[in-house]
Amino acid sequence: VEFFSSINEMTKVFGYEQKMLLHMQKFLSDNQGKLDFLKARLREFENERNEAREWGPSYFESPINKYLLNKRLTVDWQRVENLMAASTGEKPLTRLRKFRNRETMPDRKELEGAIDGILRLQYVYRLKAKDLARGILDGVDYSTQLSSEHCVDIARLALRDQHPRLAHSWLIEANDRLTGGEKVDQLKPQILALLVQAKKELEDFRGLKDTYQELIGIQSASEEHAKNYETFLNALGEKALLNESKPILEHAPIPEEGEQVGEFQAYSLTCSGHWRLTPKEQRHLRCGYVTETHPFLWIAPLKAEELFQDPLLVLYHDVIYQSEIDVIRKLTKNRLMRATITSHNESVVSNVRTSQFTFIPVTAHKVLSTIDQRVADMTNLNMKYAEDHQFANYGIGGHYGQHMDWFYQTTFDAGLVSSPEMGNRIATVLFYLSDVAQGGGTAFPQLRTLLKPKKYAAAFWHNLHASGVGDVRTQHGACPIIAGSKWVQNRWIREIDQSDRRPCELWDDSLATYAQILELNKQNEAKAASR
Ligand SMILES: O=C(O)CCC(=O)C(=O)O
Ligand SMILES: [Fe+2]
Repeated sequence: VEFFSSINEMTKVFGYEQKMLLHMQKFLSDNQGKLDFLKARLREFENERNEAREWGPSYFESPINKYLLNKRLTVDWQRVENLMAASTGEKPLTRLRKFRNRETMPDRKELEGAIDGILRLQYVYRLKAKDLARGILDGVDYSTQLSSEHCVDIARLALRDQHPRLAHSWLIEANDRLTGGEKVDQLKPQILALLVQAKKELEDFRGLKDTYQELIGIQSASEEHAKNYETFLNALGEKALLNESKPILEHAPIPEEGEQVGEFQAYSLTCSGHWRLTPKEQRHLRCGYVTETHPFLWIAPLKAEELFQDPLLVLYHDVIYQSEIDVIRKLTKNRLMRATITSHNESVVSNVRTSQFTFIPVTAHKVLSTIDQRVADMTNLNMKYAEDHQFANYGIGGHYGQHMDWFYQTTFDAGLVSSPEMGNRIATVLFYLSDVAQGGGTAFPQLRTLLKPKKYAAAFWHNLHASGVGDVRTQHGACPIIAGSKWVQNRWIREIDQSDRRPCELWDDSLATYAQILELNKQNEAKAASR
């Protein structure tokens, strides 16, 4: 069970820990009683022996004293021996173990998952280790402090997962947080050894040499480091001194216009708001009431906000009600499981998607079919061929990296698509069932658009080009949650039987590049302006 993917589980194990503390208290008081008894005997025996020493050999002439010595060496010492041998506190220990072995108890993998979550927040939102260590999350102060040792743990994982910049920032913080005590001797060489590794990866040669020297200067550092240092110097020779050390930045600079950017980086830049549409690009986006699709909407029009035109991305406001959300919360209770992703040939749990989810068929409750009627009005699509309602909950650090909702042919071929006869996912409607305190937006990197979760709202977009080919521009992801939790509902509408609703166009717009489409938009705009 993975507790870091949901607040629910965390609350539960937090309750268990309360009981674990009680067992620990019991263990302590049992052992304290034993130690107190032993201490009292120790003092008693010492006193009797001191008295004997004062007397000298004549002490043993007294039959009383002879008796006392015998009594001590037989009965009293036996008692001491027995008590020392007894495993005191076994009962609380057994009880404690039971809690620790519970299925919901986090294990090492979960600890790594939690650190992974911190690093993701740091990377995506370009946060500083210094602030994180002080409990400041994107400007909000939670005043939790991390120790030097915690920072070393985080740095170690960052290094392992190829984030030398982040590792470096945590090591500097770990070093700043070293404050006297026996931990320094233990932590300092660890910090320096990891720093050497981070700087090596960042190719900061001069900084590396200084760190090496400091490392081998410490008594407690091992011979191994000295040997590594020698190898390093031999390998680099003069180069080590020639290379200027660059200041190590905690985050790579924001890429310039036109620079090559990785997909996760693009998603991150959209999540953090560094990539967004210019006011000029947003100018032609419209807001208004939709009344065309269904007669009912003449009476109760939908509030629609256009976020992008091609591909169309719309946010509908106030399209789900609290009473419906209440029903959904009841329907999904105790049904959430860790989310998986469908890669090309299997369905797997992955760090790319850290949330919990469940599917519920529309027949499970009347509220779900009411929602579907609304979705039909919002999308002008036929809801006959849609997947089961999916509900998902993201906890702190939870996210879903960039992806497309439509399936690749390979996924169909591998038999991983449910009801493949219904075709691909023509459209998505994503309901926000909660607000999110911090972070947790839905990012569309190719559209440079970030949707902030807004309770009762729903996003709508087409996943496929009119020709039926998957539209890569619809790539999107759920940004990591900084604080709070997030509930969403997905309606995935399939392709089959929509032809009267969304006529197939002969021109395959999927063959156009994004730049070409933007150019086409510009031309259309110019045409409209001159009209
Ligand atoms: O939670 C979100 O904002 C997006 C979720 C999503 O993209 C999905 O579940 O496919
Ligand atoms: Fe999605």
